[in-house]
Amino acid sequence: MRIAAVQMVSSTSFEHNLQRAEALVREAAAAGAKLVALPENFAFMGRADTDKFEIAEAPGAGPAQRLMAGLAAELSVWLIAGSLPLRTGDPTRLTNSCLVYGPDGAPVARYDKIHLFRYDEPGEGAPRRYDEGAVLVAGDAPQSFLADDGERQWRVGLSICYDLRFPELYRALMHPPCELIAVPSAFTYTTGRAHWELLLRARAVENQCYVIAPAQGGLHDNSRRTWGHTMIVDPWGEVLAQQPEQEGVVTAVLDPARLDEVRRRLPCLEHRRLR
Ligand SMILES: NC(=O)CCC(=O)C(=O)O
Repeated sequence: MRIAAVQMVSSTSFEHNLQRAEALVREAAAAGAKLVALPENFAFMGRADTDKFEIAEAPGAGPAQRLMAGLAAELSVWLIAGSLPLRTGDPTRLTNSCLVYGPDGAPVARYDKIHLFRYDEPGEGAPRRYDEGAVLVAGDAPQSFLADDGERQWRVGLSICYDLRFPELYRALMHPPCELIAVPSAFTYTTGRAHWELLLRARAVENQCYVIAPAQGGLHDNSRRTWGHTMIVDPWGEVLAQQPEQEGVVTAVLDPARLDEVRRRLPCLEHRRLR
């Protein structure tokens, strides 16, 4: 199955971001992808965390969710809609949610980001604080779904950005083992430069699975800079495709023989002693 990871430089304009997401998903499908993944916060990168309330949608309703469901159905793709802020029962709290649509446009999975990012970014003057916990409520359950490519099913595990730093989440996604892990992201420039590729390849190697990591990458109109380097990694830790900066689509093919070979030759998932 060909898969595609979309890189964006989302802005403070919700409408513009939806237009760009649509164009890039269409480009991915035209390149033959049967599974397409968008980055974290694809629909909006605000100036402050509280800006997310302006565009947050109720679960199952709203223009971003309608667009995603419609595109999945029209293009007949599995669509991992990076992440969107969703409303909760508490008007002061949102979730950062990854929604997945099947090729018929039906919703097939929802994952709420479990680990909420907090970071004091160094720079000139006072550190710039990222603090998702100020407006978000954390999810508490790992989620996966089965994507059928017509020949076989792929179990796809979901995670979002900062989750990448918590290997126990990915271990939880190995019961039963996922074959592909999605990490829609918006890593900061400074943390991404230091850790992004290292962490993605480590998660691929330790779990012997493909990793698809669509990212935000560039200078945003909120003056933040993200690292980008959208990547697809294979179960041996090899980088199959990457987009360093700016918008774009990268693709790679999931090869069942490659996955089976890596797991058969070095059966370390079966050698786990601590569960
Ligand atoms: N949006 C995020 O979760 C950012 C995570 C990040 O940059 C990191 O270094 O971790």
